[in-house]
Amino acid sequence: MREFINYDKSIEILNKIKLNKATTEKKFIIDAIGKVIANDVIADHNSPELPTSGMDGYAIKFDDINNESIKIIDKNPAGSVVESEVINGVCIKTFTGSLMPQGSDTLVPIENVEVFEDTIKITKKVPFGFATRAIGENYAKDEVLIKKGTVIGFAEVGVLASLNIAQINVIVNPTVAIASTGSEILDLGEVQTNEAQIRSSNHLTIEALCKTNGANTLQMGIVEDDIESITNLLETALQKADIVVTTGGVSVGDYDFVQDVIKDKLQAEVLFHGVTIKPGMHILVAIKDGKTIIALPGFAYSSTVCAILYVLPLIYRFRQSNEALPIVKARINEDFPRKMPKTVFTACNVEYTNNEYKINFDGKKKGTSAILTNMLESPALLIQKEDSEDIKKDDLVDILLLNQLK
Ligand SMILES: Nc1nc2c(c(=O)[nH]1)N[C@H]1C(S)=C(S)[C@@H](COP(=O)(O)OP(=O)(O)OC[C@H]3O[C@@H](n4cnc5c(N)ncnc54)[C@H](O)[C@@H]3O)O[C@H]1N2
Ligand code: MOO
Repeated sequence: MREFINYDKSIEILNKIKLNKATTEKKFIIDAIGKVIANDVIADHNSPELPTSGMDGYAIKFDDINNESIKIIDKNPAGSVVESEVINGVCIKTFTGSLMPQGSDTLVPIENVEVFEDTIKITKKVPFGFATRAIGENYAKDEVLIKKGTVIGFAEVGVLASLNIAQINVIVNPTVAIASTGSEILDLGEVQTNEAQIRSSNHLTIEALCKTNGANTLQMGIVEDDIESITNLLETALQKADIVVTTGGVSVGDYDFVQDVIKDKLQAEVLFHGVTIKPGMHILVAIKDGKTIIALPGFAYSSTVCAILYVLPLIYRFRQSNEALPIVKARINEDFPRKMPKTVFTACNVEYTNNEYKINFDGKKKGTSAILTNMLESPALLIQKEDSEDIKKDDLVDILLLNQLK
């Protein structure tokens, strides 16, 4: 009889798996999008380096704000350094992005003045320092702007470009090999020869999840439920990938060979086989040659939920990133009694209104763990911990936001 462990224990074990040292590679900043930066990025200068105009107008000394007229002595286009200086009684026409001329401290926008040949009259006053960007307004020299472990997105690309950094060191993404086992399952396009066959979704669902969450993927396709095919599959996958994910063949049926191959043929170190969760109770996690094997149950909803709970956090750890599963609080719209002594993950709909997440179960189908369509539209997973109380309507509950996983 297998020993089932609880969810928290299984995650604790997963988090202790020793991973090979991450390697880094140099990437052009645009090619680094979605990758994890390996070093802190520190500003080597102030931005802006000198006080800079934030509007088109006239640079003056604030002392002169009440003057009847101020003489225009020069023009100061962006990108050039004006020689002349602002002293009392004079101003310099200055544009958005131009350095503030020497001696000036305030910018009066063109909308706030009337121009008479070479003088201005201020028709609407501004406070001291108006529309002048201080030194270091955007960032200051020596400020840590991007911390290592950050996933590169548009804002990071922009900040790196402003620092004149074209290439950065990023962590090489782990490779995840994926295969589905089962003699009844067909790959895309494969011809159906009898009514008992079904189309495999798991290998592609999991590839999609891994790809959008920071892994390189190696699609191994469909493998027959026999010892030899599964052994070949796992041996090949273990040579090429950091993590090997299979679906099917881990419960108690006569043809559930994945577990036999992992345990007996490969003699892998089984960390656990069986967790008190719903769905996915038969999940098996093992280590072979320093690689992690995650064998998931065959049902589509089970394997998807377990890939989210166990494969994604392992990918995040490989990437040494600050990523985590998006678990937030939400208000539930109905009573939800605890039905079994397990941690249960139930698909629900989520929306964000009036400053909080709200969940409901409208249109969600009830049945076995085969129902993947419950994850369409705006889905989340309600998390009911093994030792939790019955949930009551309007309680705040934990949910995992599926749409944020892409
Ligand atoms: N007597 C018992 N029967 C079952 C138990 C149990 O404890 N005692 N556990 C049930 C639970 S819970 C699950 S989950 C499944 C897990 O079984 P396996 O991991 O061995 O998966 P299979 O039997 O191979 O398949 C289950 C189900 O999923 C369909 N499937 C398989 N592969 C795919 C795929 N790639 N894409 C889509 N659908 C797939 C398959 O046709 C089966 O319907 O065992 C229960 N039984
Ligand atoms: O473990 Mo199964 O995935 O509960 O249906």
